[in-house]
Amino acid sequence: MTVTERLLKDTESIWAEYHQHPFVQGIADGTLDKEKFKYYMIQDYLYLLDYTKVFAIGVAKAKDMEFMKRFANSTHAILDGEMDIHRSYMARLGITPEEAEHTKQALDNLSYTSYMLRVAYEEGQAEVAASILSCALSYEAIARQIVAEHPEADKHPFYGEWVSGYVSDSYHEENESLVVLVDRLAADYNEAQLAHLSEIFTACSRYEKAFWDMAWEMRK
Ligand SMILES: Cc1ncc(C[n+]2csc(CCO)c2C)c(N)n1
Repeated sequence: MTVTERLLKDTESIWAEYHQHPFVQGIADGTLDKEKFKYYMIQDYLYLLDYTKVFAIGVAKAKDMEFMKRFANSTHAILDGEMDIHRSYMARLGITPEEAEHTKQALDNLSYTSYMLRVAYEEGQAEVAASILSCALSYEAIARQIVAEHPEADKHPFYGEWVSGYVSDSYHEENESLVVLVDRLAADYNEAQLAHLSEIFTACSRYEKAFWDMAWEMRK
């Protein structure tokens, strides 16, 4: 079993909950209340700004050129790639970037990003990579399951863009390279170090679930 396979196995039951989540189901069948989606988009925009900083700290801590390049490229890919989806939805929903940046981060969001930033400041390369892995992989898994169960979901006039962004080949390739990186960085880890990686990956997987709950309830 590879390191990533173990991390995924340890969090199977948490990941199963993503697919059942009413927010995810609402995107899948196109019935999600747009007010909830608008709330989510603003919170996710704020999340991504902090998430980009996690990569930037990763760059500063890199001991390895490949890791440094991968993380440096990701900062750009998030700010100008993933966030394009957000800017496009925000324009359609009439939200300006200034308005989003002046919104307060909800507590679940703040806790999640604060946790990742702590891992980034305190720990090593493999741990930083593990902290972002569940975020990156879970969205691909969610979007792929949506399309498997609702083959027209990526063509929905409103939610289709969200779905198609996360089932794209380029996103899959980026995730594959992250998996290879985590597996390589932790290749000679002992059981205690692997258990710690799993702890980080599990915490982030739980935070992902909390993020969906937060969006569904539009928590402050
Ligand atoms: C709460 C939350 N979790 C995960 C993602 C997904 N995501 C964030 S950055 C990125 C691309 C590079 O890893 C992806 C797929 C999100 N948007 N919001």
